[in-house]
Amino acid sequence: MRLDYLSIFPGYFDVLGISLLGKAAVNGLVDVYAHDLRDWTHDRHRTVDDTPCGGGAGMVMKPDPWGEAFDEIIGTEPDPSVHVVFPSPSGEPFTQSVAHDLSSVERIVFCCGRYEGIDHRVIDYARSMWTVHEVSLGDYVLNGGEVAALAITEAVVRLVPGFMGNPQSLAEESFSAGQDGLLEYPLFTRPVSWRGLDVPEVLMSGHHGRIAKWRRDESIRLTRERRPDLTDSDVSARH
Ligand SMILES: Nc1cc(-c2ccc3ccn(Cc4ccccn4)c3c2)[nH]n1
Repeated sequence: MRLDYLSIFPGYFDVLGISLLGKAAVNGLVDVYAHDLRDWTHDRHRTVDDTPCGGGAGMVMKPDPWGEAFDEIIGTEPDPSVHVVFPSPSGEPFTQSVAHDLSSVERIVFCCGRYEGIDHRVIDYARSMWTVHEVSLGDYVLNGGEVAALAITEAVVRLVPGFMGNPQSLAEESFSAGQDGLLEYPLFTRPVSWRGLDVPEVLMSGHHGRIAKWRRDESIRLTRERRPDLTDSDVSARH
């Protein structure tokens, strides 16, 4: 998997050389390339923004540098196998399902906007050439797309076959298909007693059936308490 990042702050992506992602890069599972959008400007101030047409606060990213960067980094021929991700507060929700879909593609290009956003024609052009995902991480506003791109990267790469040492752990976590859309149950490890707080006895019983029931009940309880949006009537009935 090749990952490209287009940003006026390419240094954000230096962290991708650390930890598991670093190992994945070393063993050739992922190839990471960060690019400075200003390398595709031609004025002495390396300008990437301008005032919004129609007025309004803030600045908008000019389309020209993006188009020239696309030509050099991706190419000038349409190729639906290339997935271009635009993090955006007005994007579709980024979910585990989207992460799963992206984990099997060969190439992802992250376009990290700043200011108030990117000239919309850049997204329209990208849609005419490649497979585009305009995605939001959640209902809050960041200062740019870089942090979102890092989060999306981690969610996607950890699902790439061969990346995680223990793929079974993927199957058991929140939002994975096996969890029926429920939140993960509380986790405990040794010591059994810590600062007057004990591990639930059932988890030390060795009774796998009771443990499985306790975990399911906890997942249902937590999901109902914290994420009623995840518990549709069918799920509630089933649980
Ligand atoms: N889930 C998300 C995604 C973002 C995001 C992604 C890309 C950009 C490019 C610029 N900004 C700042 C900005 C501020 C005000 C209105 C619009 N955008 C971004 C924010 N925030 N929250």
